[in-house]
Amino acid sequence: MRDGSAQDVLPCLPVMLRLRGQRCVVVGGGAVAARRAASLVACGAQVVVVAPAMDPKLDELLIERAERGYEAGDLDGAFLVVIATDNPAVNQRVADEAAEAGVLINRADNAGAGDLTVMAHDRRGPLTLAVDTGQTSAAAAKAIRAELLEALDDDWITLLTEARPWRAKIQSSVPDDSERARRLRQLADDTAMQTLKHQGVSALRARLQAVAEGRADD
Ligand SMILES: C[C@@]1(CC(=O)O)c2cc3[nH]c(cc4nc(cc5[nH]c(cc(n2)[C@H]1CCC(=O)O)[C@@](C)(CC(=O)O)[C@@H]5CCC(=O)O)C(CC(=O)O)=C4CCC(=O)O)c(CCC(=O)O)c3CC(=O)O
Ligand SMILES: NC(=O)C1=CN([C@@H]2O[C@H](COP(=O)(O)OP(=O)(O)OC[C@H]3O[C@@H](n4cnc5c(N)ncnc54)[C@H](O)[C@@H]3O)[C@@H](O)[C@H]2O)C=CC1
Repeated sequence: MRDGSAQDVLPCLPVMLRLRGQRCVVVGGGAVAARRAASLVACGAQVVVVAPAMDPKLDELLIERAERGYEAGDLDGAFLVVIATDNPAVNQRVADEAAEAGVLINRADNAGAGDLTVMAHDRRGPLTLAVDTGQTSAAAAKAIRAELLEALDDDWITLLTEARPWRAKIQSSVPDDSERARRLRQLADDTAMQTLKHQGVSALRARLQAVAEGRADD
């Protein structure tokens, strides 16, 4: 039962949602709705915002707008709904209809009663850093995210960016499971990192090519 309390003692599974082309409905058009809509658009979702009044920040986004109150049927075909109006009765009605239709729920007014939380996050190349405080403090999540980003060794970003194209090549060209696993591990292992740090990015590229071709033994 998603009542906002039972889940509080249970951990949540952190996941990465692939939203390209998925219909995501945002009910409400205030500051919270604008923030979540921007995050959804950034992931390639097809975003519909339903609200009688829209925050000007929504003007900057590629979204479909329904400038009116929520109506039955608004969730048809939706993968996810963000519930972010300032009217508790409307929020509850949308949550009930979403649960009935099996639509994933993010609730601004009562996160624990929904299916998912949007974490404080930032991206650097292929890397995503995300922080959740278990509904304790969005402000703390934001501050911790900034601290982690500050502490992050930028060489990880270079390493991941350089390693990324080789991954698919190894996946498709090495049929043996353990040899494939060995090469995939070598793509971002300590030797790769030390090569980058001490010999630079050209040496890393040479190392990664050797790894992909099975010419790197250590
Ligand atoms: C549970 C959760 C909702 C969920 O996603 O399910 C939630 C809840 C609440 N937020 C509140 C306030 C604000 N939140 C933000 C910003 C963000 N809030 C986000 C996430 C979450 N917020 C989830 C918690 C994650 C966790 O538990 O760690 C981020 C990460 C993602 C996003 O919102 O898109 C985004 C950071 C963006 C970044 O990283 O830059 C700002 C603006 C700012 O700080 O700039 C304000 C103040 C201004 C304002 O009111 O807007 C309040 C108090 C309401 C009140 O009573 O006044 C509650 C309710 C409560 O704390 O109980
Ligand atoms: N999770 C979070 O980060 C935060 C959550 N909150 C919660 O989220 C709610 C929304 O916060 P804000 O965006 O700041 O509110 P806001 O007051 O700026 O916006 C409320 C929006 O709801 C719309 N709305 C009202 N009735 C509607 C209906 N029947 N159908 C569709 N839309 C309707 C309004 O037109 C307006 O666009 C707050 O009431 C609070 O419960 C508030 C601050 C932060």
